[in-house]
Amino acid sequence: MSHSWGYGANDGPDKWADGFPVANGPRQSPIDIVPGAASYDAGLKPLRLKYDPSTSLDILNNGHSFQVTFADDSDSSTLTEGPITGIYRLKQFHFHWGASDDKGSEHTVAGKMYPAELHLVHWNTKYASFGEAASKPDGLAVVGVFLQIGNKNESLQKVLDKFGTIKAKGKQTTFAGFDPTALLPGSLNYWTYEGSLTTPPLLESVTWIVCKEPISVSSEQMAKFRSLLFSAEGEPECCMVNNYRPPQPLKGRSVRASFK
Ligand SMILES: CCCCNCC(=O)NCCc1ccc(S(N)(=O)=O)cc1
Ligand SMILES: [Zn+2]
Repeated sequence: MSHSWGYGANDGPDKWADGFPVANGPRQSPIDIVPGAASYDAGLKPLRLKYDPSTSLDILNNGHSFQVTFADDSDSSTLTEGPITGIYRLKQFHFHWGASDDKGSEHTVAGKMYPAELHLVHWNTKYASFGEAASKPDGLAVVGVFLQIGNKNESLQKVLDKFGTIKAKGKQTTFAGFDPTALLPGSLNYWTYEGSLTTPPLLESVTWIVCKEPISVSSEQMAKFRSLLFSAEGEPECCMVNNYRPPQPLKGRSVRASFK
């Protein structure tokens, strides 16, 4: 089991603890964010995201989501400030989404699910690589952005236009010159808490930074997300939908807000 997990009845989130016991650990993600219970921390700095579009490399269907991968051999695309210390490099971004517009995000806000959630994954340059950082309590920082149904998102469309070439698991194609700054909301007000990867290996190494303001996505664009496949070419087709883990127990953790 430990290397074949998914989101189905037989291999989904309720089964992950079989192969990954940390699934029941003290700092698992995602969580339900309750705004009234979050504590405003005046010491939290604004997020400082500096992305260089020339570091975007390719777009890949990895069988769980699709991801855009970045060159991370220099400090060209970084996250600094916010709740973190030091420099974290952008490694990749990916999404989680539902089979319908009423579900799909991993984090929820007072129980509200959004149709999708963007994750921008960064690793702490005090460590030698993403792989090494992923096993450290301060190794990763993921910026989460909710998507809500509204106007067509032209920046997102550039990503969706590549879906024809990465429909099946394992398909990959070049994706150069993309600036993920275009996927950020106008306000970078955020909640932050200590958590984990939301997929196996579920490592408890993530400082989560969840933006309060969502970005827009049209219903037609959401339908395009759902045209991707979990399955590889030659396998029975299985639509890539509901690739989200539900909220996990807070277990005494505090959630801080960067805004009043
Ligand atoms: C092929 C070798 C890969 C080694 N990769 C090993 C590994 O740790 N991968 C984890 C990748 C991952 C998973 C979940 C998130 S999320 N949803 O929490 O943002 C972010 C990143
Ligand atoms: Zn994710």
